[in-house]
Amino acid sequence: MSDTVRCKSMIIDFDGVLLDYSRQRANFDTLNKLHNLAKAAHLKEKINGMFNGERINSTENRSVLHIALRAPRDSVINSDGKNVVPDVWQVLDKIRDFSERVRSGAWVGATGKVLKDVIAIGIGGSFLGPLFVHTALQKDPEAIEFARGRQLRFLANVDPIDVARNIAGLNPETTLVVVVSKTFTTAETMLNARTLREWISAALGPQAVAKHMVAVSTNLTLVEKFGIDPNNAFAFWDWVGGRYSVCSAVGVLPLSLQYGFSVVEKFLKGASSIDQHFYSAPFEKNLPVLLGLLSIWNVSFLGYPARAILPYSQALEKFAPHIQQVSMESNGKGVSIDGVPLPYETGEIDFGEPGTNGQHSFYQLIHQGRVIPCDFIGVVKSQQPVYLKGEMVSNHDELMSNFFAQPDALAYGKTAEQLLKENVPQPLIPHKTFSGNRPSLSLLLPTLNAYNIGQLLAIYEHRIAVEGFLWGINSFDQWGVELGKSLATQVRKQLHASRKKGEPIEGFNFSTTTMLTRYLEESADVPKEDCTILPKI
Ligand SMILES: O=P(O)(O)OC[C@H]1O[C@H](O)[C@H](O)[C@@H](O)[C@@H]1O
Repeated sequence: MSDTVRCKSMIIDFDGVLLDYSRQRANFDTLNKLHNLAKAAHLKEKINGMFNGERINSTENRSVLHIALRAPRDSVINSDGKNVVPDVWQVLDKIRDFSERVRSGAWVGATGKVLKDVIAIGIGGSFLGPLFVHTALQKDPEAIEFARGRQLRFLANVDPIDVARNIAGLNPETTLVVVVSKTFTTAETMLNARTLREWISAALGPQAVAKHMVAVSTNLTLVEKFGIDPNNAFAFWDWVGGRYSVCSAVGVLPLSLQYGFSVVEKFLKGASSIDQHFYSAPFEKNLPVLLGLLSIWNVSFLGYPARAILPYSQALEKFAPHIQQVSMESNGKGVSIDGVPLPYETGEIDFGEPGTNGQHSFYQLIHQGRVIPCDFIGVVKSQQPVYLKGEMVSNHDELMSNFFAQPDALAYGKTAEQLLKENVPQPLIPHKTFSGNRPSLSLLLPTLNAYNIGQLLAIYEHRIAVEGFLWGINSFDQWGVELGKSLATQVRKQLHASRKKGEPIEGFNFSTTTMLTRYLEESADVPKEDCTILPKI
């Protein structure tokens, strides 16, 4: 069979997105086997279970319905026999209304000024997805028009430097703070929220908080306890996992404040288009399913544990960090969904940077060192085309020349014979040889507007779910993040006791005691009394 026939069968076109997986180390036989594996793992039934609102997140007894967040208004998606779509749209309508009031100046701050700047406080799933979409939209011509005169910033890290970075140059009078936390208990987010509450009340008085702080959460009781008016809280539901929440108020509120609801609605529509495709397309033509199967092939059968996410678009610079959470928090598990230790490893080590930057950094290892399957993501039409008179190609064509060249460099490599023909000196030949046969796949998007960004997000979300379904794990819990949090509670108590009451360090091992001792000794000059000090910026 000719290679063209093989390649043709490995190119899929759906709703403007072109996937070419012909450079994977897979042939028809491999694909057949992977489809058989999908059958054996009941992949179709598991996908249906997700769409039907079954409680597939069994360790938390929750359904997994982020697809409902972007479902058309008239669709029906049930959780426990109740259609959740009207609830979703009630919140979306509330966001549309609120964001329009803020943007038009109908809702103003405590001193009557328009709130043109937004700081979204949140971490993990309450941060990475919205940051990715914001970064992707920031240079989109349509989104730019809607964002004129406005700023959106993200405060995630509990490091006070991140507070300083966020408030630098902003005036509390014109700033709206959105506290985003599914649980409203996350230590970092709550401390940052208390810090910015202080920043606002120190400048404008405590009564200003009601005008300058709103919240997104599933825990509306805690939102109210914090002092935010429940009318200014935007709900979501426990059937939305944190890392799958960018299409809920978590992303939609800050993004609508910045770009207007109409732009964000297009993003939801793009994601919804992929949802329909994922649910109904035959597996042979199903983008997320094929991508998931190939990931399993690479990780579990070929033994390549990492994946490089390489968007040839600077606008997608926060895509890899977002996918790191979606993928690694979902699939980095040690037991099956039934709690049985797994005889194989799950999850992928995801990393990435936009091309061409990555080419000048870690591509050396990918070309001649370890085998890392690569996702090349390209865009046909640049958000910001640049043409220079006298140049051979446009700046975007220059970028894309690399997008097209790199997969072939990985696939074909360069042999000693070729190098000899080029008169490369013998001692250099081993150094200049490229083994080739290194797998990659290419995704080509027509443009990078809100709709395409939604498509890209949903393709990866579902791909990762497919992998989890095939590995037989629960991709929707994250117990592995808990232990470190509880140990930090013990350290926090110790730091308080030692600093305020001079109590000795107790209950830690030798190494931690040594480190803590040094830390306390060298920072003995911090204020002893209870006081408030905000960054001097
Ligand atoms: O939205 P929150 O409840 O504040 O949670 C924020 C993040 O914290 C946790 O540690 C989880 O690992 C993440 O999945 C979650 O997105």
